[in-house]
Amino acid sequence: MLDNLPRGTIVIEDLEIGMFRYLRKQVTDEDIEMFATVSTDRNPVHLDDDYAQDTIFQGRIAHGMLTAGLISAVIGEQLPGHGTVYLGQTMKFLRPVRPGDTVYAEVKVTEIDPAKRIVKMDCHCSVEGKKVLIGEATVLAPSRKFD
Ligand SMILES: C[C@@H](O)CC(=O)SCCNC(=O)CCNC(=O)[C@H](O)C(C)(C)COP(=O)(O)OP(=O)(O)OC[C@H]1O[C@@H](n2cnc3c(N)ncnc32)[C@H](O)[C@@H]1OP(=O)(O)O
Repeated sequence: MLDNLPRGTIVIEDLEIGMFRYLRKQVTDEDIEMFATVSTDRNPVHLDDDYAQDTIFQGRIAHGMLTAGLISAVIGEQLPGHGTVYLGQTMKFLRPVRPGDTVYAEVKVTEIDPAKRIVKMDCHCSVEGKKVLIGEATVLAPSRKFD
């Protein structure tokens, strides 16, 4: 029995189709530098102004997986929240995220398999109302009846 659930966690028994949660976060130069360090992805399109100026983006952009990390944060902190296990994630990067952009990341429940505790969720991130990332997450949700 999991009776000490952190606030914000929504167990499988309480999840409903259509539930959604979101966060907003500004992506800073420091975030991009830290992500490059942690991931070891030092692609100059993220880090080098001169290099990035000569690309299709005409300036530095954030790592796609940094933006995707905001989806993970919504899932791990809010929906379903603490105790969730990621099983899969599809994603398409539609537009670049630039340093200083504020990203809105949202996940919405689309399918629930209570027997398997598997939940599917549509995910997207947007900047100034324009989608920069779309995808689908598959997760194992926490339960009141912990086995
Ligand atoms: C590895 C890391 O270090 C690098 C990174 O993390 S880079 C950061 C993450 N990626 C991005 O930020 C890229 C965001 N996407 C874009 O900016 C644009 O999609 C684009 C510039 C890459 C392309 O845009 P555009 O020139 O406008 O192209 P179209 O929309 O006209 O599409 C042309 C064809 O490509 C297909 N396509 C476009 N985007 C995607 C996608 N995300 N996934 C799959 N396919 C894509 C599109 O369908 C078109 O195909 P068609 O057969 O011609 O219809």
